[in-house]
Amino acid sequence: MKNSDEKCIKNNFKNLFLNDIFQAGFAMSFCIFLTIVLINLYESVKSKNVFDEIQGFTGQNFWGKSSLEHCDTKFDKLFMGQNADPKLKCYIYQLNLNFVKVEVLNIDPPLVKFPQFFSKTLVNKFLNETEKVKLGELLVKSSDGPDRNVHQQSRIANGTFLSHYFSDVTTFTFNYIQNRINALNFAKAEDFQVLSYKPGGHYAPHFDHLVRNYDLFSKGNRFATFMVILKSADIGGGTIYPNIGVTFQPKPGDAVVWLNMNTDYGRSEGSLHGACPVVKGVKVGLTLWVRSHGQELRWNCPLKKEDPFPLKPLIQPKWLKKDWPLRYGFPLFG
Ligand SMILES: O=C(O)CCC(=O)C(=O)O
Ligand SMILES: [Fe+2]
Repeated sequence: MKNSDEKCIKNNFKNLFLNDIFQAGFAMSFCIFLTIVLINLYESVKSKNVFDEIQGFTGQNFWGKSSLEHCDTKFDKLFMGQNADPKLKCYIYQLNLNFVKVEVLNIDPPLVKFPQFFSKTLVNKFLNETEKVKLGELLVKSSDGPDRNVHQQSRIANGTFLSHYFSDVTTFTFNYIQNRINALNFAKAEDFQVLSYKPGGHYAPHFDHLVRNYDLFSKGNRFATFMVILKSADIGGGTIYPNIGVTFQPKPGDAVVWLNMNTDYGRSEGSLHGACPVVKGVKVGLTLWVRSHGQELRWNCPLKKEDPFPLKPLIQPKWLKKDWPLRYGFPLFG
């Protein structure tokens, strides 16, 4: 081989080698670039609040941005109120031969969840009942002028009121509730309110405690609210309590009870709550607003004026004995 040929082969080889390195480097940079793009895309989708998708729902301006963020539970951002005694988190009490599951969500004001409070059969029975009645647009109390109910974009929901003894099903349901929660005298509650929220339906944060009403003097204010969920939305539709940092993201049959009053019978700031917008599916709930007159015998006055209403009557204090819960032999539920 000639000297020049040898040189040529060497050069070619060098070129080929350099080419390979260049190509490999390019391919690697491209892979790294692609990975970075994909990671960023994933992160942006992951952190996207589902409520961004329905931005612009009617009445959104009644919501603070931070409250709305708490509505997004897609990534399990459920947040809890004051740290209750862990023993109070999940347990079962027995009342009138009924077993009731309890989960304390907040202490002051008392806010208690009753998981699977209605059986599936009762949920379906009541849903059938609601199909027989017409659900109209639900109104809210006007904030000024005479005492009247008006349309407001702060609440987009349909519903109706049914008296406790409207039918066999409502009568059964009323007794079912009273037989399981004896801290409240439900006979002093307003009629059942059926609530239905379609996509875009919501009820911006508000207090149930009334500013004025024709019957405040005779019946007292809304001492407590009971709500049971008959149908839960596919996305959205939780209930948030912005001032105490609690989100109630229900499954059908779950119930919740909270107090709207302080011991001076003024409104409890912690009771502020709102029904998050429904993004997908339909949410149906049933509420009872329990008035304060007639609750006195079940809620002894606190010894000190500044003490809050105690949680105990709602959660069956006899279960909180020293050797609870083994003594009663009932397991915690998960
Ligand atoms: O639907 C909800 O989650 C809350 C309903 C409510 O606040 C009410 O009816 O007063
Ligand atoms: Fe409310």
